[in-house]
Amino acid sequence: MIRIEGLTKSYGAAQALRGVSFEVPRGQVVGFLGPNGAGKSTTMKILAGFVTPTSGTASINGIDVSVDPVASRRLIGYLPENNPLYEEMMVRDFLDFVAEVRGIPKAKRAEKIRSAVERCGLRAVLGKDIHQLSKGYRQRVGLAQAIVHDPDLLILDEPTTGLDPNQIVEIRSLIKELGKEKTVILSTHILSEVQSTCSRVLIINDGRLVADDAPERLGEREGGTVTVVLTSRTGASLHPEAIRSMLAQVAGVTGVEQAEGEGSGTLGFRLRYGAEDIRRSLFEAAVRHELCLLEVKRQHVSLEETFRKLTGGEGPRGPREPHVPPLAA
Ligand SMILES: Nc1ncnc2c1ncn2[C@@H]1O[C@H](COP(=O)(O)OP(=O)(O)OP(=O)(O)O)[C@@H](O)[C@H]1O
Repeated sequence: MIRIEGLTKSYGAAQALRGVSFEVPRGQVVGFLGPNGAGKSTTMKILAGFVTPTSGTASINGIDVSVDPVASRRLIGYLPENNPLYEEMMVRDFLDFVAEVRGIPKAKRAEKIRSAVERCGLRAVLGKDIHQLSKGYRQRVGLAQAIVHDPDLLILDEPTTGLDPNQIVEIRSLIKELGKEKTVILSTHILSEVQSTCSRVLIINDGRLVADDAPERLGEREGGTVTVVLTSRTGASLHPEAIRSMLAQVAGVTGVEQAEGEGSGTLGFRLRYGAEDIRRSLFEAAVRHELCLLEVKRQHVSLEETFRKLTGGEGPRGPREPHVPPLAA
């Protein structure tokens, strides 16, 4: 549905995009994640046909957005950052106006608007002026204007920014509903939003794509820790230093530190690992050394820590302590 190839964009001396390429098949809900100034809005504006790229191409259903912006805009619904609306208009009149601008024939307009109003839960506020609405309802109006012409693709730029927690939950569930029928690409600073709403996450940093995976697989790829509690199978006494160096040699282990055991005759260790799953090698090593593993607990690096690692420092909501404790190697 979306194909982006080698996209670059310069605003004078500022280079917003430095060669971004990705594809999105029909039906996916994709989260576009990145720190401030990473290039998320620029990519979305190019897709929506509001900004022309410096080089590279963006196409929707095979239509190049720079070559035929009128045709490509018909396929998309766009909710820009900050959701600009005509404040003085009544919700009903605003949607009618958008439907007309979108070229929906008069005979079909009422039905299309009714459908958008139902899906976005706007019936109760149709007679209100937009400036009278809460932020949550304004965002619903923004979504309704984006879907009124029933586009295949929704481009939503930070759709939940500025909303209170209840409104965030409402808008997210609305996006999830819309995602059942439409391809959605949404940008956000909120990691939990990606985890709860999206089947795929693209992380952009400094104008470059640095990750593209399912949210749950991103953490796996970065590794994590395995905590083990072990004891001797033969009743022999355990030597912590000897066991620590044995564990350090297990394939895929990148660090070992001693942790809590489980009472006398047991020892605990925390192992750090990278991309490789170390559990099989760990069991084999335990058998070879006549050890019994009483507990094996694996914890992936969190999406938040992956984000920090890939984007060089702070989490999207400011600095936080790393999720995985440091290990004395
Ligand atoms: N119209 C413009 N003129 C000059 N520079 C711009 C313009 N729009 C964006 N930029 C710059 O391009 C870079 C990417 O901006 P963009 O808005 O795409 O980032 P973003 O990831 O959406 O950030 P945010 O999360 O803060 O909205 C930034 O350095 C920004 O300052």
